[in-house]
Amino acid sequence: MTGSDRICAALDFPTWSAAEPFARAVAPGVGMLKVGLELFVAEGPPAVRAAAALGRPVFLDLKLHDIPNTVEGAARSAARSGAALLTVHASGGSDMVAAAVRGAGPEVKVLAVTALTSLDDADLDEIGLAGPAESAVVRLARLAVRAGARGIVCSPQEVHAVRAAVGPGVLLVVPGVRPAGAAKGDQSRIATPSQAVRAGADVLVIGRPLREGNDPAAAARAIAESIQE
Ligand SMILES: O=c1ccn([C@@H]2O[C@H](COP(=O)(O)O)[C@@H](O)[C@H]2O)c(=O)[nH]1
Repeated sequence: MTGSDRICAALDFPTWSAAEPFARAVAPGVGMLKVGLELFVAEGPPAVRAAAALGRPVFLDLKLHDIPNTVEGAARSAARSGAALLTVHASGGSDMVAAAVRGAGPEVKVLAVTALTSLDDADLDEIGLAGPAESAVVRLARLAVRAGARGIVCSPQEVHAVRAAVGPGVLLVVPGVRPAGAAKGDQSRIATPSQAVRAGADVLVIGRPLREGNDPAAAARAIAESIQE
């Protein structure tokens, strides 16, 4: 896998017309494009199709979390949009993750989000996940993989422990990635791209560090070079 294949660019924009110039600029230098809540709520499945038309697999990051029957239906609908990957929250439980996998069908990889990378230990304590983030993340990752998830979303700080817990066949997708000197923003559990890859990440989800400069293609190239093995 090349460095650029490992980068997933987050299209966190309010409309497709705002996202399109960025998406066109970065698509040749990344392995995947991510449509998240902001763009999907505004534009729906046409945003997934428009992103897919740029020739990269689309990761639909909806972080579904509801009763199993509802999540199964939502995953079925998401699969019709042409997304290649779809997220659900592992904390929805085994039955919910299994329902998402059924709904998504064989063509769409369901990834389970363990603990949002914006949460620090105090936040996790507040929501009842006391202890180091790593214990909760590994527990949720195991649960999700047993329920059929084909990938796990975790921070770069837990990726090594998650890999050890779930083995080599599970896709580890890692947001909370910040090149040295980049602003942290609302992310808490972060590391640099090369630290994340060395710890075992397969795919790095990167948004603001690509979007906030004036040359997103050059920013993607610099990150790709920093993780080229
Ligand atoms: O735990 C999670 C799960 C998903 N995300 C998403 O990744 C990107 C990160 O964007 P940055 O601008 O690089 O912080 C964003 O789309 C999130 O929705 C996450 O950050 N953490």
